[in-house]
Amino acid sequence: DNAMVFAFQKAEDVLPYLNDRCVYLVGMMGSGKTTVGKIIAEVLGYSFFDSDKLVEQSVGIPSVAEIFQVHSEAFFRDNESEVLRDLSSMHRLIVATGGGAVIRPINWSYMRKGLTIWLDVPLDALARRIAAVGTASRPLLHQESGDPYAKAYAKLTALFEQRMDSYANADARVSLEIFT
Ligand SMILES: Nc1ncnc2c1ncn2[C@@H]1O[C@H](COP(=O)(O)OP(=O)(O)O)[C@@H](O)[C@H]1O
Ligand SMILES: O=C(O)C1=C[C@@H](OP(=O)(O)O)[C@@H](O)[C@H](O)C1
Ligand SMILES: [Mg+2]
Repeated sequence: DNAMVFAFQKAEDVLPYLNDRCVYLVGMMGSGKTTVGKIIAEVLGYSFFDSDKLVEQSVGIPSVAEIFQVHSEAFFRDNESEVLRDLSSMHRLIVATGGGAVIRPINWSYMRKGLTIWLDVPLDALARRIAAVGTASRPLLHQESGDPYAKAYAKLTALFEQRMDSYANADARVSLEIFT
């Protein structure tokens, strides 16, 4: 399908297809949007932006976790939408979105100007990755004590249940199962 074509074509074949449009990576926490986005940007010669980082800069608070704590998730979501709106008027960007960006329909009106790609990774792999790096930077998964894998897996399962239909709105889906 579209996704595999995109993943395996050479940069010089992909660039005319993109025609300067932005690429938005969507998917659950830990799916690799930030990591993979930087690589794709490098390969295509596009600029890379992470919407979480842009929200931190515009709010003036250096971490998403602290923004959730000092303000609220709703405040973070409002700023996330503003960041996506501002990016949507630009060209030749790879944008790593936050895992929850897909839940607001207004964000799709911005992302639809470009190509949206869902990085679809099994929940057990997500929980394993997140437990390995710790949950401190991901407020929705953070916990003071207990088994980080079990807690992350349970919370990711609940979030995926709410979000899977939204992720499926993406133009393309890349299943990263084989790489985990
Ligand atoms: N394709 C991959 N295979 C294995 N580990 C990965 C892969 N992509 C990302 N990771 C690891 O998973 C963790 C989360 O990646 P990150 O890019 O921050 O995800 P996201 O931005 O989607 O939340 C990081 O520790 C990263 O090194
Ligand atoms: O899934 C989510 O709701 C969130 C994902 C995070 O980004 P990553 O997907 O890059 O971890 C960040 O935006 C915030 O902690 C909320
Ligand atoms: Mg990220």
